[in-house]
Amino acid sequence: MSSHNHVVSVRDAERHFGGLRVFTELSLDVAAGQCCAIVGANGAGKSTLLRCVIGAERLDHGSITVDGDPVDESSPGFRAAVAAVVGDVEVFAHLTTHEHLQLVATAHGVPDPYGQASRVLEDVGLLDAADQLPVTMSSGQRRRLGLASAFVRPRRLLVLDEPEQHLDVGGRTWLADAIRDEKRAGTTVLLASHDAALVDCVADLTVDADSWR
Ligand SMILES: Nc1ncnc2c1ncn2[C@@H]1O[C@H](COP(=O)(O)OP(=O)(O)OP(=O)(O)O)[C@@H](O)[C@H]1O
Repeated sequence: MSSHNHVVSVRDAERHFGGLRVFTELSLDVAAGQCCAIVGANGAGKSTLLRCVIGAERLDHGSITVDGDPVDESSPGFRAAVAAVVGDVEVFAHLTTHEHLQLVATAHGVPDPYGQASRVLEDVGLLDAADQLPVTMSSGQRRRLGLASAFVRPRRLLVLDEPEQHLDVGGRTWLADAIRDEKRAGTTVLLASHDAALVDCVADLTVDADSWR
């Protein structure tokens, strides 16, 4: 099938580090509004694949397209389409939570950055931390801020690497609801996770990274 019908298409992908072949001959398609979950043991290669999808790493062989175009993290169209929470969110030390989100919203041309930042802070349960600086936040709050940074901006594809990390029980329930809302809005979600309950709740397609080697 043509990669055109899919938001994400991975074709015959290979990535290796020296003699370590993380994956080879890997192909994968995810349609609009669908969630693909990558599961598997520590070191299986989940993050490596996600980093290749967002353009933070290059494949050694094969191709990845987003909306039919090759991954190019410096292209304005690609950056507008792809929101990622991979690793810790990078923030300015001197900006509050609310200011950080306003900055991201402004950079992505959101019409009412102040209002949008407030709405998303409420959605992710961070209103109480709106005026805090990053250094004063807990690890779970930082995780929520990372997710908020993706939710505050437009997106066609949401890439989440172990988004459940550091979240409390309420946070995990919220996360599952948020991913379901994303799908309903037509956003494609690519998720790496160790949380089987989350994957069960949200995934239309599950890929087992343990089978890559
Ligand atoms: N830059 C690198 N140089 C060398 N080896 C690397 C590099 N990045 C990743 N690896 C190796 O590639 C393999 C896959 O790592 P990756 O981080 O993708 O796994 P993962 O499935 O995301 O694991 P986890 O569940 O622990 O997050 C691991 O064996 C890792 O050590």
